[in-house]
Amino acid sequence: MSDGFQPIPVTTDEPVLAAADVSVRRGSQPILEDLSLSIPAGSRTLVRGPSGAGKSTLFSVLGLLEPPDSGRVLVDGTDASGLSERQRARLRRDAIGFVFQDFQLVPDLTVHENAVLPQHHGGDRDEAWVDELLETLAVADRADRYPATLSGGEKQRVAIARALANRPDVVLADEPTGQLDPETTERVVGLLVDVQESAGTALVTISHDPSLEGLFDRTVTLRDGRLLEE
Ligand SMILES: Nc1ncnc2c1ncn2[C@@H]1O[C@H](COP(=O)(O)OP(=O)(O)OP(=O)(O)O)[C@@H](O)[C@H]1O
Repeated sequence: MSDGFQPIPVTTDEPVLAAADVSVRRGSQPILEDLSLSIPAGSRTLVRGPSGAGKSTLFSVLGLLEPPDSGRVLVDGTDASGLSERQRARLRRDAIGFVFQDFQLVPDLTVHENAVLPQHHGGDRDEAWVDELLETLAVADRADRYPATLSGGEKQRVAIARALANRPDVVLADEPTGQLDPETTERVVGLLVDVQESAGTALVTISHDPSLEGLFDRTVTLRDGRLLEE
């Protein structure tokens, strides 16, 4: 393979999340082609790629938000393609945390109410864990405020707390710093990595931002529908 890229080797580790020969088309256009990826427990993976490469599509497929046209997505060894919509939603809720570029906080809930939301949807109640997350992410003093009164960096830190509220096996973050300035980006990603490490969860982050690379165990690039390891 040219330009320093190598195909990603198949790993024998127990992955918390795996895509096996996944393909997605939009009309006649192939977006992901026989893509395979294995996310070991507790690991940190950065996914890069040019605009339109299919990064958000990959995020949806890995997060069980959208089924692939072919291939399999396995979460904790469970093949999601064999599940009903309800079972898939439960697996998603229990095993995966999401962080979005636009935060997606609920405007009429407070910071604390937003952060505990995944636990209200059937997860185990553990308010002390949520309080600890808000503390670590330095937004505990904002607990009773509403999202509209927070800065972008604060909103994203609340969204990170929410993503970890159910102690998921893996957190998926799609351009989590896309709306933040460089200084805030550094702080937010530093804290994201801190809580990811202390929770022992795996982290998959999709980002254009080259400044993040040093914080990840590996960087993979989406190109021509396939992932290549740098
Ligand atoms: N619902 C859709 N219908 C048709 N085409 C789509 C749809 N969603 C995405 N696409 C196309 O699929 C391709 C991949 O889109 P995707 O959003 O996954 O890329 P991306 O790498 O996340 O891009 P960016 O970095 O610009 O956000 C693009 O060519 C896009 O136009």
